[in-house]
Amino acid sequence: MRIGILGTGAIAEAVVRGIAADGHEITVSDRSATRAAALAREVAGLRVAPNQAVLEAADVVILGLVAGAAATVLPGLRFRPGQRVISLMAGAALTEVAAWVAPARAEAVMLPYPAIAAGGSPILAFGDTGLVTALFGARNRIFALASEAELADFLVAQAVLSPLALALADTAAWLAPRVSDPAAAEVFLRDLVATSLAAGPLRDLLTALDTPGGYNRRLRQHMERAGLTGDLRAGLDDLAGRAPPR
Ligand SMILES: NC(=O)C1=CN([C@@H]2O[C@H](COP(=O)(O)OP(=O)(O)OC[C@H]3O[C@@H](n4cnc5c(N)ncnc54)[C@H](OP(=O)(O)O)[C@@H]3O)[C@@H](O)[C@H]2O)C=CC1
Ligand SMILES: O=C(O)[C@@H]1CCC=N1
Repeated sequence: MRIGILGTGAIAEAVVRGIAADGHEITVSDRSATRAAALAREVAGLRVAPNQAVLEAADVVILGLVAGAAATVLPGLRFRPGQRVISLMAGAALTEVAAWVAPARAEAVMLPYPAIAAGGSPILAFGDTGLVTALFGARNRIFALASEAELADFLVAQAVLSPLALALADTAAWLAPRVSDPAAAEVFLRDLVATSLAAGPLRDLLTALDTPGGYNRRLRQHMERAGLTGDLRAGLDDLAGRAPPR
């Protein structure tokens, strides 16, 4: 396929890497010049061009802008009938994207994660998810959602990833200076969490980690007493009650 990417940011880079070996003709916008140039060096045949030239060279357009920029940038560009658009933008409804890219067809909103670069990532998708599945389904798991409301709730819930990653980074920083191989601290913790979460349901894991007097149980109870679970719920409710900033 001839694929154009508008907004060559962090997630667009991961998406490009995830399909780099699939034989597509990829053009990315020149705005994040350093990142775009690095992709051009590493991905065979990838071209870098101004926004409008990206659209001229593409039948499938992937939007990797932040929604606030998209609202001003996209209406000034010329999309064409028959172009198929996938938006990566959290906080821009599919109907809104459809208005910005007309007369092209806004097919789906897709929320990928940095892990899409290597494959094996979950992907949230809403709309007509056929194109998303064709491009990314072989290497990743697509979670097709039934409505914008469902997408909005998943968007709130997925935000737990960043505080979880921060808790792990803080723990690795606590461990590293105490041990003989500091580099092993973060690698161990990432492995521990990734394999434990992949093994099965969270409730089973929590039960297995509930050894009386055990380290896991004592730290969990400390965090519960400190208000962690209440804070988390309040944070989720707060996100759910506010529109993202534009
Ligand atoms: N990061 C993530 O894990 C995920 C992000 N998303 C969504 O992807 C989108 C981008 O996020 P992220 O990659 O993190 O953000 P970045 O800030 O890394 O990327 C935004 C990109 O948009 C570019 N840009 C800004 N203005 C223009 C313009 N006028 N023309 C062309 N490009 C422009 C920026 O270029 P410049 O640097 O030159 O300003 C930058 O390359 C957001 O909508 C976010 O919700 C979705 C899922 C996951
Ligand atoms: O706003 C978000 O949470 C999306 C997904 C990760 C980064 N951006």
